[in-house]
Amino acid sequence: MPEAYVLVVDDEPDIRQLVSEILADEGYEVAVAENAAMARQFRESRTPDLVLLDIWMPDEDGVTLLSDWMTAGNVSFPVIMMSGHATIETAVEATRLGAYDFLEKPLSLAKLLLTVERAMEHARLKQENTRLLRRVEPVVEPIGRSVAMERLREQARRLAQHDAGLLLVGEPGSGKEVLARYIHAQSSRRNGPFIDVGTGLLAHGSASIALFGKEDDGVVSRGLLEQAYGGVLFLDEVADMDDGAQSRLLSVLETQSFIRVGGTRAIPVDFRLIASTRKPLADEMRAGRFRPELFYLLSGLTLKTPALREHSEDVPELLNYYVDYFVSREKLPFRKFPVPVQNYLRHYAWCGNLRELKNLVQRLLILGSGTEITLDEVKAVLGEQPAMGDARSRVPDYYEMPIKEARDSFEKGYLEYHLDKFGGSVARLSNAIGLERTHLYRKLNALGIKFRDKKLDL
Ligand SMILES: Nc1ncnc2c1ncn2[C@@H]1O[C@H](COP(=O)(O)OP(=O)(O)OP(=O)(O)O)[C@@H](O)[C@H]1O
Repeated sequence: MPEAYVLVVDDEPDIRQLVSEILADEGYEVAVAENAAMARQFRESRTPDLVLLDIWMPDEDGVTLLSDWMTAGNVSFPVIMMSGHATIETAVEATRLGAYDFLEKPLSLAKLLLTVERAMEHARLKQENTRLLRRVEPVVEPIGRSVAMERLREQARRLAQHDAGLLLVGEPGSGKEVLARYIHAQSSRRNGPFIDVGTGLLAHGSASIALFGKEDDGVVSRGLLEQAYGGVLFLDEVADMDDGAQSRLLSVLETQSFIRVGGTRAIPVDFRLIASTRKPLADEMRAGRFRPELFYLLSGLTLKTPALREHSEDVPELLNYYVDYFVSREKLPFRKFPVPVQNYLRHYAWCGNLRELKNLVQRLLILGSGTEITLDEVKAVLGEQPAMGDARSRVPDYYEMPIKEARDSFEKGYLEYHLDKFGGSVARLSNAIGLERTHLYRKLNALGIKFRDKKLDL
């Protein structure tokens, strides 16, 4: 761990020297400032882990400096006030402003060290608490400290300032939808809705009502395009749209309006379009499967989500994130990934990207026992899938089975994968994979797959 960095602010040279020597002996890194102006400069150039602040100083007193820091916000470090002749009121005022504690001069060195240690521990617990709270929330911003993820978030924040259509390209499960939501949350449309439209829906003729709404004898029901007014319309997997759906979408984008089913009046749209694709759209266009006009409208601004194997240094952080996530949200027992297991997983191919990692953690917490997760367990749950180098040289396990079992095994994996992708919704799954809903229910039951359904879960 890096040494904690303490800033000592006092106008008396003897106190500065004494306190800094004692703290340095204890292993702290210390900087000293002789007045408030210097303290401000130090704080600007590097945030301290703790500040010892004298109350009485000739130019500007410590309470004023503390008050300024607190008003500006973002004071992540504890502040311990020191004074030889402060009144009770001053001490109370400093505590009210947010000082951690108060030390009287002449300083007792034992008390000084104890108070500093306690303050550091308090700050550490506070940070840990904030970190845990952040982790239990659903993913609201792409996680990962790698250069690739830093760059992605930075580009996303920049693109959030524009209103032009945006195309997110990336492998399945690499976080395109999370990124789209992040961009929405950073944009001026953040208070507007985020409407997620599976393209399976667009391809489905009977879903026009869901998309465009309906007018019947003066009774109006608003479709998703209208619901997206003032916000973002997210089109998942645009490359999967059939020609009819492409032409409907193109017409909406070109005219910036549409007509409700059964209606006659053009209704204006106002949304930012964010589309996602796992297939290179240019290839789809060249192959004649994607309309060039739509391609040019969609691909003006493009952002790529990296595959997990391209930022594998984030794997340990993601594993820990999802352990905390499932422990707190699903009350699963806590288990830990020892470093050798983390290292193994850093070199794993992650064909299903973040979705695969999340599922792996969940399964290990459900299936396993014991605080430490072992390498053998991980390999068993991964089905001994290949590590990065030999990804193509292996065939799936079901290749070795009789054809009926192989088909069931494939269908089960395939349906579970897509069901998870659509949050367990059979309606969306049916649209996306083009299997009629009644038939799909039968299949899910026959394969013993659990599902949920909603009335209009598009
Ligand atoms: N940066 C991230 N950190 C942690 N989890 C993430 C991150 N990005 C996405 N996830 C999680 O990974 C899963 C897949 O993410 P998401 O649905 O955004 O991917 P996608 O690329 O849109 O997938 P698909 O193309 O299959 O629809 C989700 O459970 C999501 O919460």
